[in-house]
Amino acid sequence: MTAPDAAPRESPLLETRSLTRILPAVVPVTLVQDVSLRIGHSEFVAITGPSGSGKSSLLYLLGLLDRPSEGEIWIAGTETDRLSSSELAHIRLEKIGFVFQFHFLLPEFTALENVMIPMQRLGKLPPREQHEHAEGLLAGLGLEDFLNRRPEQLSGGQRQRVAVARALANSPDLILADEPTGSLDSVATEQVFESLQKIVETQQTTIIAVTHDMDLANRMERRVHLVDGRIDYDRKQ
Ligand SMILES: Nc1ncnc2c1ncn2[C@@H]1O[C@H](COP(=O)(O)OP(=O)(O)OP(=O)(O)O)[C@@H](O)[C@H]1O
Repeated sequence: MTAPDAAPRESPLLETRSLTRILPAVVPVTLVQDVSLRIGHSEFVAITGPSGSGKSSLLYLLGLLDRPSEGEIWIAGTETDRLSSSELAHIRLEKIGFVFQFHFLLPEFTALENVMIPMQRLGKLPPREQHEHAEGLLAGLGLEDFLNRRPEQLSGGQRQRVAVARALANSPDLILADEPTGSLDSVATEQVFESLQKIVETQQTTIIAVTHDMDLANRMERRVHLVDGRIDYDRKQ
């Protein structure tokens, strides 16, 4: 008999089981092979590996932007394989924030408006609260004096911090970042990295970041190293 107070085994935030992605072609291309990972809340994980080792492909799978050929992706205990594209889009909007190497901010909108866009799409907060939340997120990233600037009026590091604020807009459990500092100089890299670190420390958010920057990778808590689409090692550091 099970003890009545036995705690149920908690689902990890993200779990993959034997994830494989093969591009069908005359000669099929294996992007990701047999990747099994369990990632919890408040983790800061680097994905590293040589060029072409499948880092971005894995991140796209984890972000439900691409579908696996084989294997499973579980998000907060939900298996995603049988979900419709609109259900996947909803999970992405509500639970996952994305930061890419290039900020992809909308040029005609201000920093504040860019950060409000995901909140408008989700539609959970009334407009006044969206505005206040966006202001708070930008202030938290040191951008309180730049709320009404458009992307072209900001430095590269400031733009990328606006992109981080936008990724945080709907309070996601998970942020996926593909080379978030790849286009930045060393000062801006440090600012963006410290912003990410603060998010992991002060919120329950998990960040998984692809990076070529070994100094940054070594400062993250866990490193998943890929070679030829497979996990070469996965270690806490
Ligand atoms: N659409 C595609 N068609 C053919 N091959 C592809 C395609 N997309 C990716 N690949 C190949 O799949 C492999 C993995 O690519 P991916 O971009 O995931 O690697 P990566 O580790 O992120 O590389 P990098 O560090 O250079 O960005 C590479 O060999 C790449 O050339």
